[in-house]
Amino acid sequence: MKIALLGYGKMGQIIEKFALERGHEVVLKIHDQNGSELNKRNLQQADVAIDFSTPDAVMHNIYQCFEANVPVVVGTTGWYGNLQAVKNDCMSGNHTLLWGSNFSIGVNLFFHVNKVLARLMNRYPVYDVQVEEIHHTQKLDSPSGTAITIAEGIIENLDRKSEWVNIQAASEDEPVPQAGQLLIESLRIEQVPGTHTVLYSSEVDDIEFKHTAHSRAGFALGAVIAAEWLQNKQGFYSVSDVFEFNKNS
Ligand SMILES: NC(=O)C1=CN([C@@H]2O[C@H](COP(=O)(O)OP(=O)(O)OC[C@H]3O[C@@H](n4cnc5c(N)ncnc54)[C@H](O)[C@@H]3O)[C@@H](O)[C@H]2O)C=CC1
Ligand SMILES: O=C(O)C1=N[C@H](C(=O)O)C[C@H](O)C1
Repeated sequence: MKIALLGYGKMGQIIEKFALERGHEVVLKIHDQNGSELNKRNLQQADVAIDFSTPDAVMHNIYQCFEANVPVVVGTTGWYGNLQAVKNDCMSGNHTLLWGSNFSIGVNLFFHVNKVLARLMNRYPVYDVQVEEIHHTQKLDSPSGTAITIAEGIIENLDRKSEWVNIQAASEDEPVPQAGQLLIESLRIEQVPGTHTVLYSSEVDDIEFKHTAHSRAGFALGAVIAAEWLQNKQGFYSVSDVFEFNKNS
């Protein structure tokens, strides 16, 4: 496949490495210094675009891909308030987009088991639940996209939670979650690629369900696999369509 990389930072560069190893070609690399090269003619050199850019850039990039009619895999986080509008435009314009808050197979397994565990916890109201995410200090968005997907998986399946609220760890004057609110605590520590924990706590014990990324390799490989999966497809997809854990369990 010929790939356009929209965003050539920490993730874009590792994605390039996996893409080349798997026999693909990178025909376009867009970053903050060459944004004017993101045009219809250049994009149409590619079979697929992979966007790991910034929350500010991603919407423009998505609509450039729609305009050029080039399928796009979106790994960038921090834009999910626009997800429904993008889905509508994708479907009505017969475009192709696949998005995911986290492309690693481990986290996608985690997403699935998180939902099963949340459903089970309806029977055990003695447990309260919260989500914690830890990332490197350059991260622009908070909470992480992965933490939002985890929280939504809990809210869909656990009757006693109906919305999430975010606090920055160690900050003062943050709201204490009310009944029905699921707390997502965000912590920023140098060099951490991404750690997510779901914590169920009762009077007598804690149950911790945790995913720790050791590097960005899992995210990057998953994004290339998703781009391969998207070949010859049309429509609006998420990474859960690629891994399909829901089908047989
Ligand atoms: N879904 C997933 O599995 C993962 C998602 N991410 C998300 O991917 C995004 C990128 O992460 P990193 O590579 O760590 O960030 P980074 O800051 O290292 O790289 C961002 C890149 O975007 C470029 N950029 C800035 N403006 C741009 C524009 N207008 N068009 C294209 N590129 C532009 C920057 O020059 C830089 O090359 C973040 O939103 C992050 O949360 C990160 C890891 C995994
Ligand atoms: O910014 C990051 O680094 C990451 N972002 C994604 C997120 O917001 O969940 C995925 C991963 O945790 C790394």
